[in-house]
Amino acid sequence: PPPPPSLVMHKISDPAVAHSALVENADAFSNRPPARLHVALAARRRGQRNENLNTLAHGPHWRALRCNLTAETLHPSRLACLAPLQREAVQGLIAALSSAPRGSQEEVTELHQHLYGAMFSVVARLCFGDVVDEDHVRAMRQVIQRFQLAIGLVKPFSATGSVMEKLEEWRWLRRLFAIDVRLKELFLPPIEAWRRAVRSPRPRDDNGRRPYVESLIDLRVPNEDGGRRALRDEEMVRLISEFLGAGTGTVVASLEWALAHLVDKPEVQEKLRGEVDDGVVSRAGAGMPYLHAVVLETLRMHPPLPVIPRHVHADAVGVLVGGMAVPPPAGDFYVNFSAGDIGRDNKIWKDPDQFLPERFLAGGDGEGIGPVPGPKQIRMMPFGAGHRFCPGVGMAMVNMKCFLAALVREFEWAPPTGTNTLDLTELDSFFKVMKKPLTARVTRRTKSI
Ligand code: HEM
Repeated sequence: PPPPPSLVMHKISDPAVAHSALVENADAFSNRPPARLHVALAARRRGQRNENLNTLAHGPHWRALRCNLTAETLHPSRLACLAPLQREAVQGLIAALSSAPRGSQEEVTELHQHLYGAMFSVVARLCFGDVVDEDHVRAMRQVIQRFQLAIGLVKPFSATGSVMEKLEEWRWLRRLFAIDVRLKELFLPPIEAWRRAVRSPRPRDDNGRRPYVESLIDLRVPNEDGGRRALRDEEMVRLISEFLGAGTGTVVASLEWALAHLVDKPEVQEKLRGEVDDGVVSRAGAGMPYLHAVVLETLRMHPPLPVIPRHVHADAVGVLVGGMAVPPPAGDFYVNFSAGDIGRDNKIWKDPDQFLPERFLAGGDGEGIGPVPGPKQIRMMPFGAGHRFCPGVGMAMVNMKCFLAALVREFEWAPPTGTNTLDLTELDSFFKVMKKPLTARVTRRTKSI
């Protein structure tokens, strides 16, 4: 058998090499390194792996899951159903952020938690419909946040770990196993409730929404013997955890960064307010071009997933020539394509460390650039590129814009009392979040949304 892949993680920051690999040679660059948690869990369960979309190997099983998610839940026609959920969540968020009368100032701490709670309620209802009550949703949110925190503590691959490192890894896995038990406790009852409902005449909700869980119950994936099979309970728990976690954590991290830059640059905030006071939020740039530009600029500077990992087969190594700092090993190996470095590459971007949304407007160095790279070049890739690019890009953009527009329309944002500058240092965790979570002074405007 071929030797196992080298465990060293190589890094690629050259946009031309990333384009050549992820876009021009997408078939050869569509596998990820194995997820350590799934491997460890499988070892406990006599080898049965329950993967999610992100960790599955590129192939028919992955394709079935990805088509299902894209067509049934994230398709633009389905996203129109989000509006009432977003409206409710935004109203709850505004009430939670401020109880002061209009026109008076208030200090908002724990902004991240408020944003997370509101965004999670949208994503959870898209996933389960309205069958889970508020307490259940809160419990789900807490366990998903614990899961993301724990995953963020994983250390890089180490082939020759010391005893201390092995002990640390064992503790980390033990913590994740406990979270895994809790995920099942919380997710299996609503999955079962939907299964029962699906067997009886279909419960359609009035808004035409089809919860993700329902599509997973109906789905048949390719079987090992060439047939088709339903998903196992544990696979569904994995996929739902992924949906809730990816759909919330990334968007909330980006929203917090966007608000931090608006606090830091009052002139950008004012310009944005001028636009959102009158416009209507849309998925693409039309309607509110400056809002679109603010979101893109945030994602360029702070892609919440700054590295995009791939498993590279030995025969595809030629594609990476010139992009690797050290010579590649002889067999298969792993690579991180750096969305973080590419977004701040000074050969592509003028003043890359400056927050300048105008660059995405006519005449700017980002004019015409969208959230996902086109076929010709990569200039930023916060949602990845190639076959595995993020299927949630549409939902992410519309949720970010809707929340940001409402928060800027309803409040004026300023640095916390006693400070004039914000600490914009990044923390390396599962998602790239602010090292010092954003606290701000908000003034509820006299004009209401
Ligand atoms: C600001 C928001 C978001 C960002 C920046 C983001 C970023 C990413 C990135 C960089 C990848 C890896 C892409 C690659 O390997 O080429 C990814 C994959 C993925 N994302 Fe997102 N994401 C966001 C929101 C969402 C949302 C809202 C969902 C769905 C609810 C979602 C679901 C997924 C899934 C399922 C994958 C795995 C896709 C696959 O392997 O085929 N993401 N995302």
